[in-house]
Amino acid sequence: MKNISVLGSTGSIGVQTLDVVRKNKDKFNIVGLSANSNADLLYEQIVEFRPQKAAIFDDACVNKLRERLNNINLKTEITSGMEGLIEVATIDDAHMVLVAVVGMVGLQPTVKAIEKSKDIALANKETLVAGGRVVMEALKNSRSKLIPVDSEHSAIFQCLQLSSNPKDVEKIILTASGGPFRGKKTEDLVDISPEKALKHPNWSMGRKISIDSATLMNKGLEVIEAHWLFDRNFDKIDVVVHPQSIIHSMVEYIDGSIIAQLGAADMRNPILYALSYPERLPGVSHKLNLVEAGKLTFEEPDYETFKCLKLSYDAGKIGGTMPVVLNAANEAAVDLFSKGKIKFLDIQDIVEQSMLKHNTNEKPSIEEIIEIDKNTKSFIYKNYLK
Ligand SMILES: NC(=O)C1=CN([C@@H]2O[C@H](COP(=O)(O)OP(=O)(O)OC[C@H]3O[C@@H](n4cnc5c(N)ncnc54)[C@H](OP(=O)(O)O)[C@@H]3O)[C@@H](O)[C@H]2O)C=CC1
Ligand SMILES: CC(=O)[C@@H](O)[C@H](O)COP(=O)(O)O
Ligand SMILES: [Mn+2]
Repeated sequence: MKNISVLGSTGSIGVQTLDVVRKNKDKFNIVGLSANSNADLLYEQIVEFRPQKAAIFDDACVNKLRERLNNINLKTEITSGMEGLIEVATIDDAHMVLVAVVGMVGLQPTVKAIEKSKDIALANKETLVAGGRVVMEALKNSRSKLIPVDSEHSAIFQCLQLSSNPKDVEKIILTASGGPFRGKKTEDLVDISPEKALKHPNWSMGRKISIDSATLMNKGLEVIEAHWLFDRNFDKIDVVVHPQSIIHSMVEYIDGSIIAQLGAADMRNPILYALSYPERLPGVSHKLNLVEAGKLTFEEPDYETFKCLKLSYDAGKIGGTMPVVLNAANEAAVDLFSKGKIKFLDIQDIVEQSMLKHNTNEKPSIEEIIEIDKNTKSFIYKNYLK
C-alpha cells in the first residue's frame, strides 16, 4: 500500500488524483490533503478519505472546518498556512507527495518533502521554473524520486525509459496544442475576455493553467520544467504545435528515431503512471481510439504573436533568478487578467517589462527566490490595482 499526501486536493489535478486513488483502493491510501480556501470540498474529501492531516491555507477557514469534523467525530488534524502545507507534505507515514497546488507556493513544501525522502509526483510546474536548482540540489541529498505528472513531461519520462544512456538522446520535442487562439494574430487578441481565454480546445483544467495555455506561457514554463527534469540545454528542447493533443511529447534519439507517447487527453493517465511507477496499472479513463482521432498534424509555434514562449526560452537561458521573475510576473498578470483589471496582451508585456528591469542573481537561495517572487508580484499589483 502506498501512502499519499495530496497538496492542492480540491483543484483540477487534485480531484482527478483522488479519483485515481478511489479506483485503486487496494494500492493507494490518502494520509494528507490540502486546499487554499475551498473548505466545503476539503470537508467532503476528508470524510471520504479519512487522512491523518489536512491543511487549509486560508486561516479564516480553520475553525469552521474543525468544528464540522468534530461534530461527526472525525480525528483528522487540521492545520493552516504555509506551516500546514509543510506538515501535510512531511507526514511521517507518507511515501509520496503529489504536488498539485497552483503557483510558486509549492516550492517550500516540495523541498521539505524531499528533505524527508518522500517521493514527489509533481504537477506544479511553477515550483521547478522558480526553484529548479534548489529542488535538484535537495534531490541529490535525498532518497526521493521526482516523477513528473505534467502530461508532456510524463510522456518524455516514459519515452526515456527506452534507453539507459542519456548520451543517446538528441533532443526533447514538447508538443503544444496552440491553445484557443492558435492561428490568431496580435490584432485579433486585443479584446479577448477571460471566458474566451479559459476555453482550452482539448483539456479541462484550472483557471491559471488554462490562461497560460492561451498565451503559450504554459509551453514556456514547460520548456524550463523539461530543462530541470531531464537535464537538457535549452537548444535541445524544441516545441512543436500539435493541435490534436494526442501525442503528449517526444524524444529524438541520436540515430534519428523519434519515440512518442500517445494517449487520450485525460490527466488521470499521467497521474496513475506517477502514482504506480515503475509499475503500470489498468487505466481508469477511456482509451484513445486512433481511427477516431484520424489526423495528427504539426506546425511551428508563432513566437511573434505569443511572446511568452520566447520570453521563457530567454529567461531559461539567462537562468538564476530570471525565471523566478518570469513566473512571478506571469502569476500576477494572469490573476489581474482573470479579474478583468488588465487586457490579454498586457500579460506578455508585463512579463517582458519585469524581466527587462531585473538584475539576475545566478545562484539564489530558497529565501532569495521567495523574496524576489514576492517583490515582483507586489510591484505589479501596486501598479495595476490603483
Ligand atoms: N489541470 C491540469 O490538467 C494540469 C495542471 N498542471 C499544473 O498543476 C498545478 C495545479 O493545476 P490545477 O489543478 O489546474 O489548478 P487548480 O486551480 O484547479 O487547483 C489548484 C489547487 O491548489 C490550491 N491552492 C491554490 N492556491 C493555493 C495557496 N496559496 N496555498 C495552498 N493551496 C493553494 C487550490 O485550493 P482551492 O481549491 O481551495 O482554491 C486547489 O486545490 C498547476 O501548477 C498546473 O500548472 C499541469 C498539467 C495539467
Ligand atoms: C494537460 C497538460 O499537461 C497541459 O499542460 C496541457 O498540455 C496544456 O496544453 P497546451 O499548453 O499545449 O495548450
Ligand atoms: Mn502540460
